[in-house]
Amino acid sequence: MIKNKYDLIVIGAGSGGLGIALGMLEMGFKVLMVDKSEEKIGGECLNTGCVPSKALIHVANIIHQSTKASDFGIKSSGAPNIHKVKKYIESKQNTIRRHENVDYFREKGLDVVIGTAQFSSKNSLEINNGEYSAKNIIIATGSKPRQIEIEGLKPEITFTNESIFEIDFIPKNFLFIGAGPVSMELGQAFSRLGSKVFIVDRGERILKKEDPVISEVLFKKLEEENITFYLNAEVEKITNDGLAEIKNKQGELVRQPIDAVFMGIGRELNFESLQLEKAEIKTVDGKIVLNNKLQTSNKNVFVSGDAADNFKFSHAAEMHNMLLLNNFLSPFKKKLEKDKFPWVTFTNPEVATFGLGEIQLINKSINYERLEIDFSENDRGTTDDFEYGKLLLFIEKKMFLAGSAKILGGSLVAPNAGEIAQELILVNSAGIAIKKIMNKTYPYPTAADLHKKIIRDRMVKDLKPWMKKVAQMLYNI
Ligand SMILES: Cc1cc2nc3c(=O)[nH]c(=O)nc-3n(C[C@H](O)[C@H](O)[C@H](O)COP(=O)(O)OP(=O)(O)OC[C@H]3O[C@@H](n4cnc5c(N)ncnc54)[C@H](O)[C@@H]3O)c2cc1C
Ligand SMILES: NC(=O)c1ccc[n+]([C@@H]2O[C@H](COP(=O)([O-])OP(=O)(O)OC[C@H]3O[C@@H](n4cnc5c(N)ncnc54)[C@H](O)[C@@H]3O)[C@@H](O)[C@H]2O)c1
Repeated sequence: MIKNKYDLIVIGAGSGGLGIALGMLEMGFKVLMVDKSEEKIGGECLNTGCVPSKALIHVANIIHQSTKASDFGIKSSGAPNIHKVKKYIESKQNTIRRHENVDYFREKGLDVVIGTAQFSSKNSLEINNGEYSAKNIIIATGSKPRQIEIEGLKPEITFTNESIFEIDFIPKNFLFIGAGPVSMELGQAFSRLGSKVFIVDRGERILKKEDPVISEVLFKKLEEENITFYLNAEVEKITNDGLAEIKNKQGELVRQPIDAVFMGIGRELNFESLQLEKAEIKTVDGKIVLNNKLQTSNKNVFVSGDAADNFKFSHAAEMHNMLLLNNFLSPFKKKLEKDKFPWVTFTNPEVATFGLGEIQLINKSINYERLEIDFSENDRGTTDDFEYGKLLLFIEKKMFLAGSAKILGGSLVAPNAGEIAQELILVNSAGIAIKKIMNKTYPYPTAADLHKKIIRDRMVKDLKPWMKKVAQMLYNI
């Protein structure tokens, strides 16, 4: 057995592994990255997550827009060709693979081993019968889709995000289980490709991590697009004649014909193959015990990405990697900051959320004010037909007119909400006071102008009669 000594070994070449491996390489360290196969390089995001889903959504939106053109006298005809849709998705993945592949990384000086890693001691791993050791090791092994067994459900018509981008037909009746971001994005996309989509969730509303007023706006838009929801419900079984039996909490039963079933019911961690006990890494209920610096009970082993089990997003992995890089290289150690985290659900309209939500604010006993405004108060919302959109902000409860209050969190539901929200995300993460928004001139007509309007409207409410009198006196001098 050969012993290879590294400064850092990273297990997993997804969003969690790539950033830290390349960051440390750039700083001149000897780094090894391991993944199970060459096809897995780029991880879930590139292969079965963010990239193919966003490419699919792009195609579905074009098809949807083409149907809208008939309102203005242009008629489109024909049915989407799934093979052409898949070709588009693959071409976009291949473009990104140009800078996410084994040869590219090796040329850059990164050592890459293809194989399954398992710990053999506190600072070493066994991969393909070889032994590799390092000062520090990062576990970036991701997560996988949770699945449940349903009586009568045939595997050949059951999909998760790991298989859906290989589908070679557009299901006529497509049942989605779970109403989280995965099913919302993919359910709407398939509906726009022509499937009749049914979504079943055992909870009482869609996107349960969002504020109810925000998820309600999306819910109504999706219902308008002919997506059928069964909430507070579960799929009991699939009958021999291909009907899904869906039962709600009141015991009412509905039977729906189905041609395909998608499971978007959350994620699972699986560390079994890693043999964590050999490295003295503690777990509780299948999760790795971590401190606020993403460090395990073995002080030389850290976790990044979905495996850390806090936020499961590609940019959460980036946040983890920034923290790890800082803490490896700087004497000023940082802790994981969860209170300013943003995310976007790429439905149409999109949902963008950042910072603290109302439940967190209450739990933290923070004095806040809740402000809401609709895009009917924004001229771009009117010209571009999204007056139904909504902006929700949580702002420090302070004297508004002073302008020193800070935005603690918020949410937006509107087309392109992910882009519109960027300045709010900056204001929140950098702790910028609301007067900076008031002092900014927003080009007309932009959707982000609503950020200024919501604050201005609230400031005006604080105007006292004596203030108006002083203003009038000054004017008349
Ligand atoms: C449909 C869908 C859409 C999504 N869209 C978005 C989005 O738009 N924006 C966003 O921010 N997030 C999105 N996400 C979430 C995002 O994809 C994940 O949070 C992210 O990819 C996780 O990265 P990771 O590196 O932690 O894990 P992964 O990308 O899963 O990488 C883990 C890697 O570790 C390897 N591995 C595991 N065990 C071993 C071992 N023992 N030895 C060697 N290698 C091993 C695996 O092969 C894998 O390549 C989406 C997820 C889904 C399912
Ligand atoms: N745009 C993005 O950034 C994006 C997109 C997709 C996924 N993601 C990431 O992936 C993660 C996983 O997403 P997800 O949608 O799979 O999970 P989720 O946990 O967010 O939602 C799962 C839903 O399934 C429901 N559910 C669970 N078991 C059920 C059952 N037996 N019957 C009916 N309903 C059931 C739950 O009530 C919940 O509403 C997200 O939390 C997010 O971090 C991000």
